[in-house]
Amino acid sequence: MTSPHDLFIDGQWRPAADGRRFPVHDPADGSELAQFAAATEADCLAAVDAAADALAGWSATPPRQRSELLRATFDVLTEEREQLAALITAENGKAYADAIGEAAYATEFFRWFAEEAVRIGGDFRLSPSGDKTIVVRRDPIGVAILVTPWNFPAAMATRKIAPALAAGCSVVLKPASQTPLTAAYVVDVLRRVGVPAGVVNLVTPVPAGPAVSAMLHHPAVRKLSFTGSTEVGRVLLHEAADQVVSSSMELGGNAPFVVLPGADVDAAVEGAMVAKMRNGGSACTAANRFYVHDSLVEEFSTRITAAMKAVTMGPGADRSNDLGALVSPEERDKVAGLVDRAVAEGANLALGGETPEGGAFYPPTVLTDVKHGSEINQTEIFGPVTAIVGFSDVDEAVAMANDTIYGLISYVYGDPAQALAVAQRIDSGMVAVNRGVLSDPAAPFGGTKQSGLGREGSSEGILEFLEEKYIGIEV
Ligand SMILES: O=CCCC(=O)O
Repeated sequence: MTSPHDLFIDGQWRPAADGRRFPVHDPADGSELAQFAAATEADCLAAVDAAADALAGWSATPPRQRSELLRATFDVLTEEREQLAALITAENGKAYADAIGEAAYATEFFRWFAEEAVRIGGDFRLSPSGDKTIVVRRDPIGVAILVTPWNFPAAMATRKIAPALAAGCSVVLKPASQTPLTAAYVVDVLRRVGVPAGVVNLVTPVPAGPAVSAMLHHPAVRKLSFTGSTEVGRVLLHEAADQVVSSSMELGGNAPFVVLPGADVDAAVEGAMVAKMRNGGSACTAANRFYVHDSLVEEFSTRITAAMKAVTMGPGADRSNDLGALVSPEERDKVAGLVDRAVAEGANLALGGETPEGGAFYPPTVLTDVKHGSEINQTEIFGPVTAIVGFSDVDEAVAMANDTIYGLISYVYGDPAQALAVAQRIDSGMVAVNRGVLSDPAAPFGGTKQSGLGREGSSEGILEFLEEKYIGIEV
């Protein structure tokens, strides 16, 4: 389980210009895993310069060759998935089962986009007046800044790097400061398979804000792809506006999980456990608000409480644990504060709710009789907390599901025809019908409203890194 602890600029691992470093911790016990290079603003701008210098060569590299490098990355990461998973667990704290799942998910983006790299289309048509031939090419948009979060430190990086490289863009990756080791591992695999110097660069500025702003004001930068909170996304959109940098934003969620009258409660609880507990609840896709029809709410609450009670919590590296630590004591305290205030407002604590000693752990927790519109109902929890609200009619459930600034993902359980009808009325970029998980490199991931702009994965994902060029030819 090794990974570089330095910046990667122009094909070289190197320390920060001023030699500064910052600690990376294991959230399970607070021990220090590494001292990682803290990039200066000058390092970040040097990384953009390197990406700008590499752009022409990479964009002119035949798509088949780009594709083969992505495929080689897929092969190496598949071979080394256990090492990658161990690193994810060590610095993020998640359970090993979640980490190995993430390693497979992350790796798959390289295979998917290796296949897309050789399918970049365009258009060729006669103008309606017949005066010219319209040719539409799709060219790489240019240098891309990729800013990724700590909750899926491998998958959120590969979901951006793979389409960018497939499109012919060069990139500067800025991973979260809590989880740089996983990102460095992935970047080193790209180096090992032979991706040319300067095409992929990695910087870890601390604090990040001023350096990311400086990169977004570099004239060579044409693309920003960000995954993280809506709050930070909004700031980055303002920064990107100065140079009119194209921006893809995968932001926060507040996913409703609707259980319709007549739903199969066993299936709903099984799906709810996946939708809630995948990644220990630290996912933008995590079910956040459970709206359960009054006729089923008691049975659903009893069964999900039993299922949550059976979850074993402990260090993620111990493979017998289902639930690992949250990424930091600060994140744990945020979750605990939401639960404490919900209880103070009158929600019933059916399970959990007590912060254990030692490590950034928070136990599986169930709240019933939660009020729609309360703080916990309108905030992305990002932890293992199930907050249940009853409803009496389907129109009310749809209205409550839509009553949020977010629109990333929703879950609906019920008779398939009724569930599909409800899915069509919910305003979110993704809706899972009688399923607890949707994420798939082959499907378009993204949200409506303040959950984001653009789509990742699928054939749509590469379009975020391509720009159309119209060439008109005299007939
Ligand atoms: O947390 C955000 C991403 C989750 C996923 O890709 O499934």
